[in-house]
Amino acid sequence: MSAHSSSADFWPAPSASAPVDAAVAVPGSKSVTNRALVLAALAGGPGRLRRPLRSRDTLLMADAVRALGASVEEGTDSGGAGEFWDVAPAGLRGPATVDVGNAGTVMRFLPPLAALADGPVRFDGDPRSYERPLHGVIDALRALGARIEDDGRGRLPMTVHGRGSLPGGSVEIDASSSSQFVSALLLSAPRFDQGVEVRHTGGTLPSVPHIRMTVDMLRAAGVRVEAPEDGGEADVWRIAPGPLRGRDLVVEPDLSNAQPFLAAALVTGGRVTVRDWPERTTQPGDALRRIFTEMGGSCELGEQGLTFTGGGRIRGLDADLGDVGELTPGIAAVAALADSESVLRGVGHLRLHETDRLAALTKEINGLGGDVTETEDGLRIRPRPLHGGVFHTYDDHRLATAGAVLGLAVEGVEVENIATTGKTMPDFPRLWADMLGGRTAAHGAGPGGERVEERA
Ligand SMILES: O=C(O)C1=C[C@@H](OP(=O)(O)O)[C@@H](O)[C@H](O)C1
Ligand SMILES: C=C(OP(=O)(O)O)C(=O)O
Repeated sequence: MSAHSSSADFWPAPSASAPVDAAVAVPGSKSVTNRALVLAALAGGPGRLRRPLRSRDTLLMADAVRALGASVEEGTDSGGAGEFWDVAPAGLRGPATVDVGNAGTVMRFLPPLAALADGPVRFDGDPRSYERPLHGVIDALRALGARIEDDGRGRLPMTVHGRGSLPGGSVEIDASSSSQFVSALLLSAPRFDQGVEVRHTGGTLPSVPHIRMTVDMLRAAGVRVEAPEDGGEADVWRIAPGPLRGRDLVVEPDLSNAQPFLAAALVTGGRVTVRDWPERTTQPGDALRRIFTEMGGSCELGEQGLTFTGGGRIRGLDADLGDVGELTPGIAAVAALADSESVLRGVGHLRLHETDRLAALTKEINGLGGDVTETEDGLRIRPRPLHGGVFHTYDDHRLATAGAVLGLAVEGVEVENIATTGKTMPDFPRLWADMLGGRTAAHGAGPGGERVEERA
């Protein structure tokens, strides 16, 4: 857990006096947007991202691919279809500097691209980025022929000395601390001379759906991929060298950022529709349909999107969340309000995320009167009556949204530095207020008795 944010602002988390009833349009997926930017920068022709996520992590990625020579131009569709980003790839070049902020996707996905540039690329970021593991990417790139200068610890800051091409070939990595090591190597591999064969050799691999997302998006760009899920060898991926197609794609809503809104339906016994929920997706957030149903609600995927209805009672959860680690803070918040104990397993690697999420959740939920203990690979959460207080967020967007969920049910919760949601959802406070306002919309009248329009 890193030091508290210096930002001393506290956001009074609104409590819900009645069940929520609202429809929400959540912004685009961080994981899809940042993969699409990387693939577009490597492509043989122009690409368009429609409804990209515009947040700190994705703006850092857009700036990073610009620094390496691609152009990314923002535009708005006059027909009302929303924002788009046009990406024109160009020869990858150095010298350049990349600010990774605290974005795992930028610090892991960009070094392989930098190895293909024709000059040095310096990587730096937030203090926390120095603590997050990068050795899997650094060691693998060296084994594949890259020259990288770091401080010998396999962490940031570092310089990748690109030579215009990379031999590629076979490599073994231990990606048990982050699936992003695997995704990083696969994304740029079509442009390595020999492509790549990546073999994961360590403990359990986390966030496997995110690797499937990488494979899916590579295939959609015309790349030949062999992956374990197609009957291939377990924990081995092969990418054939070859050109990538520039694509015109619509970015799905971020289903992990839909989590607090769905949680609001569960916690208040209300109903929330998340618009444009994809019928088929590799996003781990899709698992919320199953997880939150198990915790006490029901959901229906229809033309309007996914409607989740809370059942009025929240059950504890005993589950391995290794595949869906980024959902853990939101699940922990709901679990603290349940009527039975929860055991969340398989998420030891969360200690290396934006902050040590297991320590942060334990300390902050307990600070409100909860009873959370850390286990070796997760959390044990025994529900207790909670009281108000400050919920610290450690520059972690998912801590901030977890605090907001708790605040719905507990009077007097103040979330420190709510602006930290800007890492992936800058509009969170407005979307949250709109959702709570939506309750009156469903009843047909606003606070003063006036008619309130249902939002589109
Ligand atoms: O590839 C991706 O887009 C991501 C992979 C996961 O990382 P880890 O495997 O490090 O957990 C996830 O937690 C992160 O939010 C996004
Ligand atoms: C772990 C996360 O982010 P990052 O991409 O920085 O790893 C997250 O968004 O929950």
